[in-house]
Amino acid sequence: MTGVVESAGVAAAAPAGGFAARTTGLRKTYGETVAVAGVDLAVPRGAVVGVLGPNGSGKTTTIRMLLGLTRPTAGTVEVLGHPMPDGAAHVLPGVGALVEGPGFHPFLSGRENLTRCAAVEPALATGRIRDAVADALERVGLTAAAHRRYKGYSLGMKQRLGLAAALLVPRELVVLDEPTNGLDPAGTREIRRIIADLHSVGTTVVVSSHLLSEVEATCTHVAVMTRGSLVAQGDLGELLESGRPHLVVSTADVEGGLHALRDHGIAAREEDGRLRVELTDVDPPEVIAALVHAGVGVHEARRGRAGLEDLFAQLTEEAT
Ligand SMILES: Nc1ncnc2c1ncn2[C@@H]1O[C@H](COP(=O)(O)OP(=O)(O)OP(=O)(O)O)[C@@H](O)[C@H]1O
Repeated sequence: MTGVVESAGVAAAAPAGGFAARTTGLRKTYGETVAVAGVDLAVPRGAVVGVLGPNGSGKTTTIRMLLGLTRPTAGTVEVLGHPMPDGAAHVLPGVGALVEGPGFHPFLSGRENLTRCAAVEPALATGRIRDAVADALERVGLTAAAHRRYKGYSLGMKQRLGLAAALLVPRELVVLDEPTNGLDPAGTREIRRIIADLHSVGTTVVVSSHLLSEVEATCTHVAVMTRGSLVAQGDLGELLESGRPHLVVSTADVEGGLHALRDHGIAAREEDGRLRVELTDVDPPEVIAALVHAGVGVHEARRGRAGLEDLFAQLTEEAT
C-alpha cells in the first residue's frame, strides 16, 4: 500500500479547511459483538466522503456515533468543532441527517410530518416553515405525494421524506446512511444530483454505501470499512491511482510479447487481446524495451488505473 492509503490508527494530515468531523480510536461493542473497532475517521470540510463497506462492517454504528445517537464504548468524536454527544445541542442544528428509522408519524401526511420536523428547527423562523417545507418536498420530488399518509409511502418515498427533513435548512454537514436504499434508478440519480448540489455550495457530506459504483459516482473522498475497522481512507482519485498500477500494451503479437516478457522475468498476461503487465517491480520503459528488443511491435502502451472495485476487493481480502 502506498502513502495515500491510510490504515486504521494512522492520523490524517489536516486539510486546509480543517475537519467537519473527526473520530479517534472510536469503538463500539454490543456484548461480545465489536461493531466498531477503533476507527480514526477524518472528514475534511467541503468534501463528500463515502463510507464504503459490506453489510455489517460498522458504517451505521459509526454514523450514529457521529450524530450523537449512540454513545461510543471508547474513543472520541468531534463534529463541527465540538465533542459528541456532549456538544449535540450546539452541533445538531448545523447537521442534516438521514439515518434508519427517522421516526415519522405513520398516520400523518408527508407534508404534516415535515412541518413537525420544521417546527423544531432552531434556525427556522415560524413564518418561514411553510415555504421551507414546500422547498424541501420539491427538492426530493415529493410534492405530488405530500398530502398522502406516510403509512402508504413506498420505501423510496420514505427515504425521500427523510432526506427532505435533512435539507429543511442550509446545513454545514449532511450525513446520509445508505440514501439510495429502495430507490429506483431515477431516484438514485436524483440523490446523486442533490449530493452534487450540496457539494457545490460547500456543504460537507458523509454518505454510506455498500456499492462501489455509488461512491465512485458521488464522492470526493472515501473511507473503506470492513469488520468494524477502517482499512483505507483518503482522496478518491489518489486512492484509485494507488491501487495496482498496470500497463496495457496493444500489439499484433500477444503470444510473442508474453514470451519476451517472461524471458525478462516480467509478469504479464493476456487481457482482452492485449498484454497486461503489473507494474509492481518494473517500470513502463523496461517493459517496452523488452518487447521492442524481442522484435514485438508496440502499437500503444498506456497506464491503467485499478477501479475502486479492485482496490475494495484487495483491501477486504487483506483485512480477512
Ligand atoms: N444495537 C445493536 N445491538 C447489537 N448489535 C448491533 C447493534 N447495532 C449493530 N450491531 C452489530 O454491529 C455490527 C455492525 O453493524 P452496522 O449496522 O454498524 O453495520 P453496517 O455496515 O451499517 O451494515 P448494514 O449496511 O447492514 O447496516 C453488526 O454485526 C451488527 O449486527
